[in-house]
Amino acid sequence: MKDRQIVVGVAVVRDGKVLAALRPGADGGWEFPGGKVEVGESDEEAAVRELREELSLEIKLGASLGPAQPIGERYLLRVYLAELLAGEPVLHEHTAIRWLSVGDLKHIEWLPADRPFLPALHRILPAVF
Ligand SMILES: Nc1nc2c([nH]c(=O)n2[C@H]2C[C@H](O)[C@@H](COP(=O)(O)OP(=O)(O)OP(=O)(O)O)O2)c(=O)[nH]1
Repeated sequence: MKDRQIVVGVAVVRDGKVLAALRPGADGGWEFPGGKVEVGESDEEAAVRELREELSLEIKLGASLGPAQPIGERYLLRVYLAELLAGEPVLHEHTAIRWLSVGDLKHIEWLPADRPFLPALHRILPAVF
């Protein structure tokens, strides 16, 4: 797995709810906003850049939500909690967003690589930010 490119997903939390975003297209689905970590970037730098580009949000990255998960054969997904510092989401790439409470987490169709992170989020969400 050493040659896989890292993708960071960002679980932005506000008022006990987490932001999920709908990726359009044939292989689309609900995901944590974020994207590929470029050469020379830290996970946090990539997360901050992607959240600005995709949703016009300013975030502070927090704890990891668990071990990285493979996405197909080329990528590895890491998901982190994040605090929302400023902004209201503006959809530059996604077709919809939802702020989900714990009870809503299982009611949307997450991309497969995201699903292993949901139990940790379920445990943590009521206690953060
Ligand atoms: N951002 C994000 N991508 C995810 C998640 N789950 C998942 O399987 N993916 C997949 C979808 C894409 O194939 C890939 C991420 O690519 P991306 O299109 O977001 O990356 P990027 O913004 O850097 O895009 P690009 O410049 O390469 O076009 O990872 C997730 O929770 N967040």
